[in-house]
Amino acid sequence: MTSLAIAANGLRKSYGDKVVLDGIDLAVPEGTVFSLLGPNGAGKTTAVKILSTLVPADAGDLRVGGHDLAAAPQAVRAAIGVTGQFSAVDGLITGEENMLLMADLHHLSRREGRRVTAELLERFDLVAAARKPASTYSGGMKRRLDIAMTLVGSPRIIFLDEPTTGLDPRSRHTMWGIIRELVADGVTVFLTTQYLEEADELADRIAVLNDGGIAAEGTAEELKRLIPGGHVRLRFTDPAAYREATSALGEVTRDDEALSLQIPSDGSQRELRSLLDRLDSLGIEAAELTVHTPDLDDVFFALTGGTTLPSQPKESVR
Ligand SMILES: Nc1ncnc2c1ncn2[C@@H]1O[C@H](COP(=O)(O)OP(=O)(O)OP(=O)(O)O)[C@@H](O)[C@H]1O
Repeated sequence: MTSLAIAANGLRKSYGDKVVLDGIDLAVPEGTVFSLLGPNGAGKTTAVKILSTLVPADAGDLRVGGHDLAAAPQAVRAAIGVTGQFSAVDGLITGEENMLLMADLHHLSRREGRRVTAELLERFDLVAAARKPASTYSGGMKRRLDIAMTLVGSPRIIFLDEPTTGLDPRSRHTMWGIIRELVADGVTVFLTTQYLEEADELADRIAVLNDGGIAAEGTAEELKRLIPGGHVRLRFTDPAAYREATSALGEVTRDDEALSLQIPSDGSQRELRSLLDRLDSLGIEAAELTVHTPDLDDVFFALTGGTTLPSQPKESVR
């Protein structure tokens, strides 16, 4: 059996009479990426703060790095690193000075501190900017410095609270590369993110937090299978063909302006063939056919009750 880097049973937290976490269970095996998703205010940051000892839980049996959070918070702190919305970067001093300060906090010798700092600045592509004040860094550079500072203490478990929020696509991909490297080194990553694509890319397991509880948990594929939502979309250029298809196909969702129809379908070859045969036998020709399979966005909206309107469904042409 793999041991768990993070294990929470019955984690509860309220602020006043607002229950934020209503007895949730989490299990993160060592060396894996676990992603906690949820709408704004669902309690993701609260979970990170509790598991990283910054805020006490009201109840729950919580173990991080094999240590009991209530009984041995110091041991937990020694095993973990936290970066995220509450960045530790000091803008007034240089990137290198930030790193050396971190090395001091971890009681590394001067020599060892310099060695680790040089190595990490190199690894995170910050050598050229090392002697400049961190306040002059771009968002992506600050995040890289923040993670580099976290790694000074060689933590085995890292909490990343929305590590790529506000980063451009290139910096986001760089960050994904960094996270993958950490995991390849055996580090466990607990990731919160607003980007479902990010969880899909990186996470071994995903939990969706909603209304104080875990609405669903599993691999991205397992979550996608939980909900219906697969359909075929037919788009027409000829209004007559559109009308004919609408009346012939029965159970469809119409978009009269776009002259397009959505037909529920699992996207299988059998169902597609039967639809195409049907259209052929009626002599109806669609201008375009696209197959839509549920993605994590669909899962998220289905599980979190849709206070936000879904964005346009992503479609793949097959
Ligand atoms: N110190 C606090 N005092 C009172 N309420 C708080 C405190 N910290 C968080 N909350 C409340 O707890 C709830 C969960 O907040 P949290 O920041 O954990 O959510 P989140 O899922 O991380 O949201 P976001 O995606 O917006 O960052 C929110 O309703 C928030 O207002």
